[in-house]
Amino acid sequence: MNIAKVVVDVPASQINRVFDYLIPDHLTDTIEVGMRVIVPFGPRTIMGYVLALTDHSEVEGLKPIKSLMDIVPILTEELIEVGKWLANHTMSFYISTFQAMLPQALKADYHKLIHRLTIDQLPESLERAFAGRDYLDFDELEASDVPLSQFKQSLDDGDLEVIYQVKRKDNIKKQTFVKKISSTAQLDEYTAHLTNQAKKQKLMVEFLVDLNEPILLKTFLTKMKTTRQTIKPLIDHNLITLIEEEVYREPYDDQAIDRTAPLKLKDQQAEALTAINQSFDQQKDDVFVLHGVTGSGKTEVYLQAIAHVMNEGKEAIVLVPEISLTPQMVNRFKGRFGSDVAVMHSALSKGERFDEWRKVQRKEVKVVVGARSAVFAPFENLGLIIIDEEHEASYKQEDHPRYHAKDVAIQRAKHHKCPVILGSATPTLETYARAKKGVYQLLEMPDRSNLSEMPEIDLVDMRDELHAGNRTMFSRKLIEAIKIRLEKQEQIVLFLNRRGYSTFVMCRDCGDVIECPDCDISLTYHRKQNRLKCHYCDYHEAVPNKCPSCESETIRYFGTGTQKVEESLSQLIPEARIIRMDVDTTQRKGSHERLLKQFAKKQADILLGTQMIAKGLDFPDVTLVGVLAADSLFNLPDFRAAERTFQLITQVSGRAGRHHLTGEVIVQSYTPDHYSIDYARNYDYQGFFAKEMALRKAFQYPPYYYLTLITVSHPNPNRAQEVTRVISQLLNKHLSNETKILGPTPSPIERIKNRYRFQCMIKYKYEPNQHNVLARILQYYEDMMRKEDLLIQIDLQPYQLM
Ligand SMILES: Nc1ncnc2c1ncn2[C@@H]1O[C@H](COP(=O)(O)OP(=O)(O)OP(=O)(O)O)[C@@H](O)[C@H]1O
Ligand SMILES: [Zn+2]
Ligand SMILES: [Zn+2]
Repeated sequence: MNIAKVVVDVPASQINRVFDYLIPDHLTDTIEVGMRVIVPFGPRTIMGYVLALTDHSEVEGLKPIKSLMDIVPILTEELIEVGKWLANHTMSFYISTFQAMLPQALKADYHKLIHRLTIDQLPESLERAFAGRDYLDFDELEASDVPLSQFKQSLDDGDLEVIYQVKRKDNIKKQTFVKKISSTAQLDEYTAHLTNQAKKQKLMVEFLVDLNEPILLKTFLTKMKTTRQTIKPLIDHNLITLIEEEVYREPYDDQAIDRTAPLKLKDQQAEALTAINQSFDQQKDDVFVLHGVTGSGKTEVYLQAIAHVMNEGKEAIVLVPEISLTPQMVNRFKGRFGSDVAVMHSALSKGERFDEWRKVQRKEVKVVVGARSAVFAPFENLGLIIIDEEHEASYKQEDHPRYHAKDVAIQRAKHHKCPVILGSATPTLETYARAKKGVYQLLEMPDRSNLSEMPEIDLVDMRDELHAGNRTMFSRKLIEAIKIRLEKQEQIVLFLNRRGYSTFVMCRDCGDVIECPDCDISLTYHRKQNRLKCHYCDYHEAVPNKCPSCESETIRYFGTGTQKVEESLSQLIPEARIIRMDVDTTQRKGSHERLLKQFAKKQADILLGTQMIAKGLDFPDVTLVGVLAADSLFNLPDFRAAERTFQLITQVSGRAGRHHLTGEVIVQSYTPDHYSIDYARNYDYQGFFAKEMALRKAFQYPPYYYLTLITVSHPNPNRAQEVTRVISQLLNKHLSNETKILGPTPSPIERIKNRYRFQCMIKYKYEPNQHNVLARILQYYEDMMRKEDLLIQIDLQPYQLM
């Protein structure tokens, strides 16, 4: 094989295919499918992935590969197939898809350098820029006063050349170790020649006698209370040597985590486990929907299913939503399987993530627990894929490639002939409908594992509060309940849904709301920095003293941000110790963990937060959960609003009374009659499912219909609208008659970063032609997208309709 088929690192549709390269002789024995290579591409040098090796090519005059970036493949053959499928399935570029499958650290960095080829005098400005050096950074040249024409002339004259460098980012951490290379006899002899003053030397030798494995130099020096200087004689006498060894950046201290043994399963758990194990044993690619109420012990089923798979020498992937990947969750898996577990999520540093990924690649672990992208863990003997809280929207990636982890999991399971578990107390309608139809296998766990009742959910109509003169955001009932918990020294979780409600600034005289100048969205007030910020772009400004439109000084803050809730709560109940968890208090690495630990240690009474606290938390002393504004999702343009509200109330309620103490939930709402709140309150998933399915059918939404959202954006609103109109027409013409095309309409957020946005939506039941038609449309607009800053985004199965 002397030809490699390579996908190169240029995300553009004309380049979205494989290119053939010659394999130079010195690489023929080492090159393998799935490795990264450095190749010439036009005038540049770029990174690429080898997808196949072959003997002949249709193309003449092939260029050779410059070098290899890997010594072992980083993409398995299976993942290459998954990548190709995924790129087609989501209409993304191959290169973007492969990069999404790998850790950040494996991306390439590019550098452009100018190399001086002549020793003769260059034009003056160039001489000044080079300042006696042979190489010059291209950035430096651009910042200098060298005229572009001058630079081009010197290039043409052959006095300069441009060099493209590919830099790797995957730096492997190395550390220095002390290694003993002498026998005890040799050590003894050395001590015999020491003077009495050489106490440190004697001490070190004593230590070395018992040393069997290399020890970290740093540890050695600390132990011996000495410096690097004093070990020099030992090295000079060939008693020890210093070696550099590769080490992992370990984000978790496995030793510090208590190991757990499997629990004796309750009947409902045992039944579920048997079905899953059987499917695994028979090498079936079944998809199980594990529908278990909060606290039913789903995690224990996962753990024992994984143990079964590991016993047969196979591997498992567990996906959990980013925000619930708390130390508590990690400990449950590490507690059972110790260092057989790698953890992958975005709170880890790039280096840590790379190291966790390498543990998988080197087959040093059997289990991966991670957020969405962990579904691509490069295991080769997969036996099980678990998606916990499968209803979470974060399993869908919102930029290229716009994939859903569930689809990838099912695709990989087909290849490995292994089962998938989709676990949730509130499965999505799509998932549950498939389970009812028998496409997926349904496993029900209706009881809590401690057999306690689900906590009582009380509804408070906030309109009544207002009528009774209570203008705070806390009902009298909730305040009363909080005070009782404080007396009993029990804990409280307060949940505020932040999407939909936030603090904006409004003028009381003219009603003007201060908006982002670049996006059609109001600015959010951030107390700590005393600034107004845009949540869609980086814009921020100081809080004005006067209304920008009428100059009145009656500027006020509205809405209920978590900061404001915290303040008014402190006023109402000054003795309460509150921990607030939201994007502001959890930005720094580790702060999420720290806050939860404080709460676990009962250093606070109330945990107040956003989505972040809705899932996965398990604190024995939490007996009261409050939902401050249950309906805040309804004012979003989203057909899933009712479903999300139902999920949220159910999940949050699940945090109360999980252990021996009974729990209570208080839900405050301005629309307490809404069916989603009513069903959630009665823990009636089946009732909600039936009602919501009927509505989805009537309004032609998933799971009865599929959706595709096309968003067009352009600096000029007319242009954006016009393109959307043409696209709608094309779709109408080329798709089947049963398919509906809605739009063009302005997007719910009409402008982001000064780009105007229009959308059209395809609603269809069966449309085998859709991919082709969309691909042709993209092709048609390709030139315009490049030349005039036009952007067309296609989202198959959209979750964010904004
Ligand atoms: N068979 C069992 N025997 C005793 N205790 C159990 C058993 N199974 C689970 N538990 C305990 O019950 C509690 C709830 O279990 P777990 O957290 O696994 O539930 P879950 O279904 O994952 O809940 P959620 O959806 O709320 O996250 C845990 O404290 C767990 O240790
Ligand atoms: Zn903005
Ligand atoms: Zn005003």
